[in-house]
Order: sequence, then C-alpha cells, then structure tokens
Amino acid sequence: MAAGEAVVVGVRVRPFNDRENNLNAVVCIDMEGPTTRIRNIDTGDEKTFTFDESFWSHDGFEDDGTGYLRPLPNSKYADQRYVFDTFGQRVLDNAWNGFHCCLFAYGQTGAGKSYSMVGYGNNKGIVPISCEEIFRRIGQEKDPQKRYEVTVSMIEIYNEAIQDLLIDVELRPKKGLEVRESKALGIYIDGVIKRPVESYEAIETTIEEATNHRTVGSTLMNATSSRAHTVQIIEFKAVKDGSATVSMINLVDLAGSEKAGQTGATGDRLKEGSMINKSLSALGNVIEKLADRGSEKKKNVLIPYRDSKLTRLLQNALGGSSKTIMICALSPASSNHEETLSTLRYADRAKKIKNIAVPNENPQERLMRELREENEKFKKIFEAMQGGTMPSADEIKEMGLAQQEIAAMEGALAELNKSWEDKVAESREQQEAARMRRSSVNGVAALKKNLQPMMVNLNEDKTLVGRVRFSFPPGRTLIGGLGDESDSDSESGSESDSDSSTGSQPEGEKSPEEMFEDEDESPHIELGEGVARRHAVVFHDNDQNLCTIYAASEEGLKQTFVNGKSLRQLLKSQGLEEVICRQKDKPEAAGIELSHADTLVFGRHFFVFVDHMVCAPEILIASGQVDYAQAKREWQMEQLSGVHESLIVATRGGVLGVSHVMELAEKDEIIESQKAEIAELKQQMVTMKAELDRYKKMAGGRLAAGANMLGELYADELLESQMDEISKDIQKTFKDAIDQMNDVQAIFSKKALREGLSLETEVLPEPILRDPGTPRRQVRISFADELPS
Ligand SMILES: Nc1ncnc2c1ncn2[C@@H]1O[C@H](COP(=O)(O)OP(=O)(O)OP(=O)(O)O)[C@@H](O)[C@H]1O
Repeated sequence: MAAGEAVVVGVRVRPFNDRENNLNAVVCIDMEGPTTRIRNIDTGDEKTFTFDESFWSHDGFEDDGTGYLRPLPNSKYADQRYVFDTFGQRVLDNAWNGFHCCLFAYGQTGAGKSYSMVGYGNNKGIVPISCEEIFRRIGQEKDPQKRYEVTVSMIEIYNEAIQDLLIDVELRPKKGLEVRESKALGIYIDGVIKRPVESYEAIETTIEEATNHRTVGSTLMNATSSRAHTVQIIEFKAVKDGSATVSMINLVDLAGSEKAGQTGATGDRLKEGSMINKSLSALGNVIEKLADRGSEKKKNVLIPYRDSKLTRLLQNALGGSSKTIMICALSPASSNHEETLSTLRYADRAKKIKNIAVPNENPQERLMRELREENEKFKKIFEAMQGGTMPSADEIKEMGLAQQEIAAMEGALAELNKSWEDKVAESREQQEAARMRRSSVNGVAALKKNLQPMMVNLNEDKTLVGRVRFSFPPGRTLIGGLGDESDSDSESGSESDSDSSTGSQPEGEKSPEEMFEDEDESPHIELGEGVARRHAVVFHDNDQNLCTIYAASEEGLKQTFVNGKSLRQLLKSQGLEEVICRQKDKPEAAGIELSHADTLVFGRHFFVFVDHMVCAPEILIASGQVDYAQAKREWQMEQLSGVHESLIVATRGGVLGVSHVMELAEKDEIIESQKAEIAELKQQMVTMKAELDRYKKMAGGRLAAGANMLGELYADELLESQMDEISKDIQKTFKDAIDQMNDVQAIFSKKALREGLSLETEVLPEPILRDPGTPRRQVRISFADELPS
C-alpha cells in the first residue's frame, strides 16, 4: 500500500493594519526558516511551531512604484510571487502530473487569507497567478498531439447552502446544490456549472461574473468574505491519443475563523459553532480526527465529513487521494495573540494528516470498467431470479444503489463523450440565454424597481457600495433576518414575567405577539444574522410619496437605527409612544418618516435610503453625501451613549442588572476598537486575582462558603454626585466604567460568561466614600470556576 503523504502546511504573517499601527501594536510573531514562534507579551510564554513554510510578510518591503509590494534588499519578506512560487507552482505541478489538488487558506478574519488567495490590486494572489500560469504552461506545450481542456466552477458555502456563483441569483435552486458521492465519480457537486475556458482572460471574466453574483445575491448580501467560504474548482484535463487524465484543483478561501469560537479547540467548545460557522467547527473536528488517525493513535476513528457541506466537499482533499496544501494567515499583533495561537495549533494538527494521492487514470476507461462491474452484479441477480431464487433484502438494496450509481455514471460518461467544441458551444449558448433572460425579465423589473424608493447597501469596501438594492413598493415591506422568534420573544417574555402580577394571559387566548406570528408572514427583505425574524416595517404611501419606518418587534425597536439613532430613541425624542407594528395592512404604530440619504442600520447591516424622486442611487453614492465610515461612526457613538445611559440609569438606581452587563458585553463593535487596552487590562485582572486570592486566604472563614469573590471595582466617587451636574469629570468616570465593562467582556468573553461568570451589583449598607449619605455602587465579579485561559 502506498505510504501516506502529509498535508503541506505554511503560515504567513501580514503587516500591521492602520488600526494596529495607530494603537502602537506589538509584534508577537517571529519566524526563522520554517520555524514560527509566538510570544504572549503578558506572561512572556513562548511557543514554537515548525511548518513546511513560514512566510514572513510583516515588514521589510517597499512599493515598487506600481503598488506591488516587493522585498527590500536582504529582507526576508515573502511577496506574492514568492508565495506563489512556493505553493502555487507546487499545486500546478501536481495537477500536471494527474493528481487532484487542494489549496486552502485558513485564519482569523482580516489575517490575510484573501490577500494570499486572491490578492489586491497589483498584488495578485495564488488564484489569479495560477490561472495565468495554467495557460502559460499550455502555450508552451511542445507535443502537438497533446490537448488541454480547462473548466472553471465557482461556488460559495453560506449558511450551509452551496450556491453556484455562475448561476443568476434568481435562478438558483433555493436550497442550493447537493454534494454527492459515487464510487466511480468520488465526491462531486450535483449540477454545478463547469464553464469551459480557453484563456486567462476567459477565467478572469468568469471569476468577475461569479464575484458579481456573490455580492448581489439577496440572501448572501451580508455574507462578507469572512462569513462565507468560496471555492474555485478548476478541472484540468490533458488529452492525448484518445486517452485523458483529469485533475481537479480546488482553491478554497475559508471564512474568517475567529467567530467560530476557537475553532482549533475540540469537544464541547466546538459545539459552540453557530449556523454560520458550523462548517468551520466541523472542519476543525475533521482535522482533529484525521490528525489522530495519522498519528496511529486511533486508526479506525470515524471521520465526521457529513457534519457540514464544507467538510463533505473537502473530504477528498482532507482524507482522500488529493495533494493538499494549507496556508494559514496570521495577524502579527499581540492583541490577537489568542486567535493566532489557535490558528497555529490548527495548522499544527493539519500537518499530521496523511493522504494517499494516486494519479487519476483515464476517466472514460474507469467509468466503463465500473459500469461493466455494476452490470455484472445486476446480471447475476437476474439469473438467480430466473432460476427461481428471490433476491435477499440486501441484494434489493444493492440493486437500488447500483441503479443510482449507473445513472450518475451514464450522465458523467455522456459529458465526457461530448467533444470540447460542443462543450464550449453549449456553454456559450447557456451564457447567451442567461444574458437574454436577465435583460428581458429583469430589465423591466429593474426599471420598475428603480422607480420606487429603495435602500441600498453601504460597505467598507467602496466597490461594493450600492450593489444590493431593496425597493419599497407601495404598501408594507417587512424587513427580517435570521434571528428566530426568540429574538422578539425574549423581550416579550420578560415583559410578561413582570406582568404576571396583573394577571397572566389566559390559556387559549393569544398575545399580540402570537397574533402577529399567526400571520405567518415571511420577511420581504431578508437580511441575515443579527436581525430579528420580524425586525422592521417600511410603509410606502404612494399618494404622499412618503416612506415611514416602524419597529416590528422589541428587537427592532432597539436595533433599527435611522441616522445613528435607534427607533426607540427617535420615538422618545418625538414624544411618540413605543408601539410595535403588527398589522398587516395599515400600521397603527408610531413610526419615523424617512428622508432621502438617511442612513439605516438593521442589526449591523448598513444601508442608505434613496428617494427616487430626488435622485438615483448611483448619483447619491457618487456625490459622496453618504459614506459607510461616517454611518458606522454615528452608529458607534450611539452605541457608546447607550452604554452611558445604561450606566446613568444603573448608577441612579444603584443596581446594574446582569442583563445590562450581558448586553454591554455584546457590543463587539466597541470592544473591537479597544482590544489593545484590553490586553493590558487583562494583565491587571490577573494581578488582581492574585491579590484577591491572597485576600481570600486572609479573610478565611469570613467569606461565605462557595462565594469565590474576585474583586470589587468601585466607581469613582464623582459618580455619587448629582446626575444633573454631569461634568467633564463624570464623563471621564463613565468612560472608565465603560472600559471596565468592556474589559470584563473581553477578558472573559461571551463564552466565559456563559460558562459561569455572573456579574451583579449591590448597594453597600455602609458607605465608605466622602459623602456618607450617598450609597455607592459596587460591582462584584464572581466565578463558578477559574479564570478562563
Ligand atoms: N501579506 C500581506 N501584505 C500586505 N498586506 C496584507 C497582507 N496580508 C493581508 N494584508 C492586508 O490585510 C487586510 C486584511 O487581509 P484579507 O482581506 O486578506 O484578510 P482575510 O483573512 O481574507 O479577511 P476575511 O476573513 O474578512 O475575508 C487587507 O487590507 C490586506 O491588504
């Protein structure tokens, strides 16, 4: 039996980004030859890993005048060309030798996966350089008898659905494509388009088309690169004297890993993967098990490929006959130490995987042979039946499977038997038909849509601004997302708890929420994650040419923002009652009128409202009147002032509830911009814990049993003064308090909070601060267990 060949693993560290530069970030990665070292600047701990390649792309480079980043003399900077020459060429060599190959990029969001795979501007990544190189090599073929046929497929896995990016969004099967397995064909995507390409330009156009489909897909609209996995499949066939070898090159740009909750972890931690990052968690699990199998510890361990579409698709690349390369993108900043260490561990496990790669034989011959074998089986069973022997249950099952297998093989054979010219002509026809359909069907619809008010998306990437448009036809448009009913139930649940004193709802009678649900209305605009199933409603009064926005749930009241202010705040400031819009026809709830160029945020999805009577979206975007950064800043400021307000309310009442603190902890956006300080604060907390452990020892029996009290963070004494005297100093105090909250969140993370951290505040009976009459706020932090690592 052939010896296994290990997955080739390389890691690459990027330069600091602007934010890290502004925060004077500290490098925690060092590379020397194939060795990568990571240092925890808080504890001084160092860990060393060895990979096939360690690409240092952090510093030692300059712009060559065209935007291309090249190494300075004598620097170890690995530029795009170097990375391609090291890994990309290897992939192509393997494909030329008839092997299936896979190259995938893994890493935390923003760590540089897309930079390595696709690249930016003149710094082209492995994918485009490989495409160029394929046709360069074909052009250099000396053997006149040898022909090459190249097809390209582009898919995206988002929310556990495989979408063909070469099919128009409107024409895609709703649930996406299926991954199937056949003995003869191996793992394949049923019905995926294989576009024949005859030049680099043709591949480039195809990729562009796929990218456009990706960004305008309504359900995918908010699938930023970090949320979806993109796979480009290049089928490469070399034909000579009627015989052929086929190699599949899979180039995979995985979703960002940090949201997967430590995907490098195993067991219970892996279960935390949400719907969106489920596949990343599954990938971690598969790698873990394959690594175990590779090290012979658990040779017969079952590999859970079927846990996700991604692992099913990569089954051959990970545990089969493919030559596989993995490139892990690393952030250099110490503030990302934890995620980077997790990526390194992931990479370390991946390199233990061993595949047995065998060159692919002529697919036609193999298919014919397999077909003959299947037919033989059938024949035997028939002969037995003619002789009076009834087939067993197993044989009947086998016959069913064989029938399926034969059908798949016949389809594949028919495809293989088509001449290349026929395939090219067929593909052209399909593209032309799609183009016609688009222009005829969508043309009228698009025209109609453009004659209505709409909202268009805002995005950090300027080229994506305005790519997604949702128009508001006359009447009611319900905006919703992936959030389930619990998004709105959680609030109503707590309301009905507090209502219980006034008499709970009689059984059989429906709450207003339930009545609304009974309408069983799916959102007209689906936005995805972070948006309640029923979030907001826009009512377009055609006669008045007026659009008004209403909250469609409690969540919608809090998480729908117009020009940075939540609907709740806006209603309050206009003296309107907070009412949720439940009626299907004419809303009776209080709403906010929309004006041209208003920014709208649903959860974290940013849009700008366009009044078609004022101007077209293109003109508004080009005018520079709205920009994402500005909208995001406004929204962030509002989030911050929301925190201030919570603290004011909390401090007035003397009590800061757990739900408040949990809510604060959810404010990832704010936390994101404070990661550097958090690292420092984390260190302080460790010191505090040591202090308090000492204190606990001293206090001994005086502490209540089991109360593992960690600390008491006293609000500044200025917090005790009257709130109407809010001065600069108090603002500072609030900022400190916010920092503390963020600190708490960052250190213990959502996971730690769920695992046992509870936060509570209480009013001390014995005031210690200057004014003995004023109660003080005390925050007590207790742990079920230890400090999470
Ligand atoms: N080797 C590098 N040299 C220079 N800049 C880099 C390098 N790697 C990444 N960058 C820059 O870092 C930023 C983030 O990189 P990139 O978009 O590739 O991250 P990502 O891991 O693909 O993120 P996501 O998961 O969100 O898709 C980009 O602005 C990119 O230009």
